[in-house]
Amino acid sequence: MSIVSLLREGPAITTSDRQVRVAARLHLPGVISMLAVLNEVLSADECAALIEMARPRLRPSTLVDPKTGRDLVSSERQSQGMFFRPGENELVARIDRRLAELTHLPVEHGEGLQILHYPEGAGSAPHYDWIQPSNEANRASIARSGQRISTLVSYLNDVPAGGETAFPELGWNVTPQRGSAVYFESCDPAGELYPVSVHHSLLVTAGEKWVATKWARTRPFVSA
Ligand SMILES: O=C(O)CCC(=O)C(=O)O
Ligand SMILES: [Fe+2]
Repeated sequence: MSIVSLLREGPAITTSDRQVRVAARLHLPGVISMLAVLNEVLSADECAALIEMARPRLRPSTLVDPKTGRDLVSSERQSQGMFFRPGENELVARIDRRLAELTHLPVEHGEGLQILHYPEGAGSAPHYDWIQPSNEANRASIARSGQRISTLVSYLNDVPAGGETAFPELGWNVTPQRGSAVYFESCDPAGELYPVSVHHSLLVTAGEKWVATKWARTRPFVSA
């Protein structure tokens, strides 16, 4: 069987410590190699523990200015975020390994797990996770580690209303459900962008939203 995407095959993916169920897969050759919804990625206890470890370390989320490569803090109501270092404690190491085992990429290709918190009224603007080679910092990052090829956004809580991960070019919205995740690929193995991977978080209209994002590169990740 030829590999159509980096996501492992089958209706369930066996990792070293958990069976992850594949609820849906979208594979459109030449358009996007994979957009999938996964269930039972994280346990309720793991979701709660990640939130509590992240909470004291949250900082306003920044957007990278595509022209300068500098971080911009948006004036709109936005999320707050933080990064764990790869494998920085036992729980993070276990989750880093499990998330890598969902794919055909080694754990070393993963960036540190990012936690985002959206308060009520917050969302995000449509964007690509693909790194634009439009400034020196981004070109250096691509030179060190390759492109960001895959994204796994795991939902750490049930959002009472809103907060879906939306793919406007595909008319596809994923509802946040604790322990579930959306997986997608932003480019092909050669690094060519899939424009339909553009996505954003819809506004949280009631309650709050917590997610854990794992990005993986085409080569082992080396931080700046
Ligand atoms: O919060 C979401 O639903 C999407 C998160 C996201 O796009 C990202 O972390 O790059
Ligand atoms: Fe994103």
